[in-house]
Amino acid sequence: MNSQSYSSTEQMEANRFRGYRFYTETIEVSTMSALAFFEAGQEQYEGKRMFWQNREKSFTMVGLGHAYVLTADDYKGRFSSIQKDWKALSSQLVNEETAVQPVLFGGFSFDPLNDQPSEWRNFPQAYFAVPTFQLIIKGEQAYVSVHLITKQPNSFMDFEVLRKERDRLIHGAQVSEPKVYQKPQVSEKKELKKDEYMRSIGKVTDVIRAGEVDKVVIARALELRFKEALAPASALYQAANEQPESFLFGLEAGEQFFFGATPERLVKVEQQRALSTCLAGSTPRGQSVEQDEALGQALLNDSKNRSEHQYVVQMIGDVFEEHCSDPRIPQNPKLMKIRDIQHLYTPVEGKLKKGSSLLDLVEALHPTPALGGEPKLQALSLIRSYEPLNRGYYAAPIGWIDAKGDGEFAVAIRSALLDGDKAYLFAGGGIVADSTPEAEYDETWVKFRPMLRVLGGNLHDES
Ligand SMILES: C=C(O[C@@H]1C=C(C(=O)O)C=C[C@H]1O)C(=O)O
Ligand SMILES: [Mg+2]
Repeated sequence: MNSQSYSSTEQMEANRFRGYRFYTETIEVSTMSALAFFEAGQEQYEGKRMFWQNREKSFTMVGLGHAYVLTADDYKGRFSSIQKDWKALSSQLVNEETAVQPVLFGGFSFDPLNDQPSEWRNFPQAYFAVPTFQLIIKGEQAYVSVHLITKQPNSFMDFEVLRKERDRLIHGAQVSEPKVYQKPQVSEKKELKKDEYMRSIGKVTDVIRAGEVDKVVIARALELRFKEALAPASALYQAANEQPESFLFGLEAGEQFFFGATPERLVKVEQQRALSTCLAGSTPRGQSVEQDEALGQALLNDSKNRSEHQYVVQMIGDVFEEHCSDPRIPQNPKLMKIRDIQHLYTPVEGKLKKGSSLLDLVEALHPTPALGGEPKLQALSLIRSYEPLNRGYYAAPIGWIDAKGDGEFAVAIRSALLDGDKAYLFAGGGIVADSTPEAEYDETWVKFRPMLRVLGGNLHDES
């Protein structure tokens, strides 16, 4: 193993995975559709599947089945508990693969202290899994790995069974007819607690104007009901078509499926290089080139949006100053233009200091003022008091980490929770001193658009 990521004190700590063996075998395969591989696992692994594709489309991961599940429910230690368990578990790796690493994929809830009624019945405060079958597509190359984590001393037979199953899955994915899914048919669309949402913005702006906090992000939810239950593969298919310029993620927990197409990176670490994204401040796309440019310029010059953005840059910058040497934080934001919306955008990078890790950065960053507020703890407590919602995994870190400690987490916005014939969609916005409930309400409709397109609900201006 890579000795750098395992400090000696941690190795001396009792390893709760002592006695386990972590077998892995990777083969290179002809590249295939990631979605077809996801579908090939439908019968055997439904409820235990994962999907990830980065924004650049240079890295795609599909997981089928659970070789091991790591969860955490305590509110304080969930990041470090996942980190410790993953280090301990991956130190039991029997053989070291070079082409790709075993990946732990999953996410955290937004706020474990939120005690409002929740639709997220299958999602613990942290929920991660090492897939039994892991497809990784990196550029032109595709790899399928089998993972077996067991206490049985002689698992040769088990592994043989898994190899056969792996070949069946690969074959299924490669020869299956590419599926074309129809858009789901929505029978009902409900705005949940709209009045409470509008009032909460009023209350939060009062607190901000009184000088108690600078920024608080307030969100709301829509509920869609479909004529027929919607398959996760169909949701991913629509998301890939409709939102090609975003991270795509999907996480099954039994019959519930959380998925989304988010433009926002929380943090990526690759060989000690750390990258994050400050994304806050929004305006719609224009109908014409001229209108689009005018809207973009107005966004760049708008003091309310610039202040929403600046709190994020300041905070992410501070975290990078602490955890990275040589942090680079540009002076001014650029525009990020995606299909339905334009945002103010500042990329931040640095070199991870010795002793700091990807999950340390996730913990330090989450939530940034793009989804929480400034100062963080006061903002979280105001969200708890005023926002009429349990965010579950919305706006929370979703992503992966490999056995060497590299990985990437996105901020799970532009997302929905699928639950049989229902879906819950979430969107929010950064409230600052000069926010108004009406403008924030309109902004959330723009942010609902990606998932409304995917799920077949009318966009607000079409309804
Ligand atoms: C809260 C959301 O998005 C965040 C809030 C933004 C804003 O208020 O301008 C912009 C980008 C995101 O960081 C969302 O999409 O639900
Ligand atoms: Mg905003």
